[in-house]
Amino acid sequence: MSIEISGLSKSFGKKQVLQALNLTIAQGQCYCLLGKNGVGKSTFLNSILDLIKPDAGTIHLFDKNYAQHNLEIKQDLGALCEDNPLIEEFTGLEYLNFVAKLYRLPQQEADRRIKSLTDYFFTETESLQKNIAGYSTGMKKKVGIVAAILHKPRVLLLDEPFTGLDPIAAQLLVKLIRSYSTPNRVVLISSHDLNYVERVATHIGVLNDGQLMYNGSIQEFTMNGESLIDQALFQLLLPHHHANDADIDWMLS
Ligand SMILES: Nc1ncnc2c1ncn2[C@@H]1O[C@H](COP(=O)(O)OP(=O)(O)OP(=O)(O)O)[C@@H](O)[C@H]1O
Repeated sequence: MSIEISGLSKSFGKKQVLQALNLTIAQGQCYCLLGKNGVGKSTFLNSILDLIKPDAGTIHLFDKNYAQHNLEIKQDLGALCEDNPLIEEFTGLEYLNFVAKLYRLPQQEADRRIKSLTDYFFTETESLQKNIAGYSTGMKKKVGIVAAILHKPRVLLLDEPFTGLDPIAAQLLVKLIRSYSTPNRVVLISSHDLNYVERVATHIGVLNDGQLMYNGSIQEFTMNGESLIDQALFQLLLPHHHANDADIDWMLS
């Protein structure tokens, strides 16, 4: 098993966001975490990244925990965080080279990987010579994704990777994630973009009230394709909600 989480709890003040959450993700899975705004998806991912200290629970990545193997775990992890912090004074290329150096990639290999990934993702690679401060949200996101993959981590965590990408870049990212999801790796994604989730996920988790309300294969979630993924999610989270046009007819006049 590559990710094993047991009894994970986290509160902010009086708000309990995660409540003794258990989850095991096996190698080869592309696990997509869904759930309403504010339900705790980023809190969960940031706990796995050791950016948030949980109140209780244990996290093991490839049988190692942070207390004993902090550096080894972090070398195995690549992540795109929701706020995607970059060094804005750097150009895109300077930033990616800086990240490659952090992971001690040999320069030739770093150059090769940066070139292939930026050629893949950026239609105008000249923009990578400009400071990140002037980039659009989507361009920043692409730099963040390339930086997360550069060192070929065994565990790839992507928080809202599709948000802000144009449809071309999003489609390229779908292909990239599929290629990246080999049997010896695990990809964990938090996303609201169900069209893209449907194309990459092998497994789905639905977070609600601090717990996983659903945890299983995408086939089971969509009843072998009988239900669309957005309908399946709606049914699960709001089974008794019957939208009635009369409720909002004040808008029409
Ligand atoms: N540092 C913090 N301090 C206080 N409250 C926080 C903090 N981080 C998150 N929260 C709260 O924890 C809850 C879960 O937030 P989180 O960002 O994990 O949700 P999310 O599911 O990722 O939401 P979204 O889909 O909107 O991105 C929210 O109520 C949020 O306000």
